[in-house]
Amino acid sequence: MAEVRARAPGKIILSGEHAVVHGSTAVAAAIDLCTHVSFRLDPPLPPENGDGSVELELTDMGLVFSWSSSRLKVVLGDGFADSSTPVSCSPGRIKLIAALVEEQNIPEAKIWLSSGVSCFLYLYTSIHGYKRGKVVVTSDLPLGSGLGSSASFCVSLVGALLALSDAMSVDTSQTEWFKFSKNELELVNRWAFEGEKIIHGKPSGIDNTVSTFGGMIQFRLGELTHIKSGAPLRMLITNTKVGRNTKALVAGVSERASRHPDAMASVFTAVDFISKELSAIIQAPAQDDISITAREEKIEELMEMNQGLLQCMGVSHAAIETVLRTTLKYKLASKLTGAGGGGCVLTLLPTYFVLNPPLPVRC
Ligand SMILES: Nc1ncnc2c1ncn2[C@@H]1O[C@H](COP(=O)(O)OP(=O)(O)O)[C@@H](O)[C@H]1O
Ligand SMILES: C[C@@](O)(CCOP(=O)(O)O)CC(=O)O
Ligand SMILES: [Mg+2]
Repeated sequence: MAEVRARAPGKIILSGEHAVVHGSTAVAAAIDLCTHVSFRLDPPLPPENGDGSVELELTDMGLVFSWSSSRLKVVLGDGFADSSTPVSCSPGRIKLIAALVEEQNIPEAKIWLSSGVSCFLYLYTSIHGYKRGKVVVTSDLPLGSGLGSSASFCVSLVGALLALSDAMSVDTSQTEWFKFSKNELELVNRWAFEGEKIIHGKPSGIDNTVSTFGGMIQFRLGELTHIKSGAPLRMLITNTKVGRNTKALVAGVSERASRHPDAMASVFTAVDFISKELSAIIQAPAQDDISITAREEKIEELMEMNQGLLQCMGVSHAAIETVLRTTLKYKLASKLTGAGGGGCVLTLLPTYFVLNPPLPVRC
């Protein structure tokens, strides 16, 4: 028996969500809230004891799923991928996996978890076939709120699965956190992207990339550039607690783009410029009070412009607008983060505000 634990962070998107799916630049940063996965791979049973099972426990939800290895083999057949070569889940396989998930009778109130469970089955069987084992997942992140829980689920799951696969040589006797090499991280990222496709439909790859590599990144068409902030940047995250689904919102923007191709192309181009400018301002060093204030004012303006364009894309929500109006009473700029339609809102907390917080304002 071998056992590992892995964790991967969620993220905020400072600029460029949705437009990044259509080729624009975006800027994102990892946050200190993670998904945690533990994975135990069990040795094969003697033939007289049956063939064991693959188990998934979602501790926070109080749910446990189990599939016998023989059932998985009957439904999914013999062929599965080589763990060192990520491949996309074919539409046929998605259907077979969805049937296996349906057999688990997920309670109606938690049916939105089905895509995560399908993603688990795809990644597990692709990397470990039908070997018996158990995965336990917990998360610090609110699910479906724009903080990238889906990507951090995929990255931490793939990290744990690959650590006990032929693709990697991790010493499981050590108790310290083990850091993957750059090549290993790239493999984790590619598999996690395949998982995100099952959850998001058409992800840009920014969420799994920032969750895999951490820090702050500028991202466009799969290309990442690590960036460093020239001065501290403080963001308040407000969760509207309005539930939504990234897959539906991403599809909605694509439909709007196909109805109004020229107008939406201009929106995406404007976002591209905003993200590039934001990235340059974030990286520029700022030492004195004047340069810090000027920098923060530019960032606020770019956030407001990005929010306006997200409204053009049709992904804001009344609850998001309420947060925008409330923070504006304190002269603070905000924008939605992630897919929108509810979920979380980012507010820049400028240095003057942090040093001299104003008296409370009635909402
Ligand atoms: N810890 C988890 N366990 C199981 N599924 C998860 C977990 N975290 C995320 N997911 C899957 O990801 C979906 C949420 O992803 P998404 O709509 O992209 O929102 P976000 O990534 O912003 O949280 C959930 O509905 C679920 O299918
Ligand atoms: C809307 C999008 O730009 C970000 C989605 O983030 P989240 O799943 O809402 O955390 C989609 C993507 O880039 O894949
Ligand atoms: Mg997501």
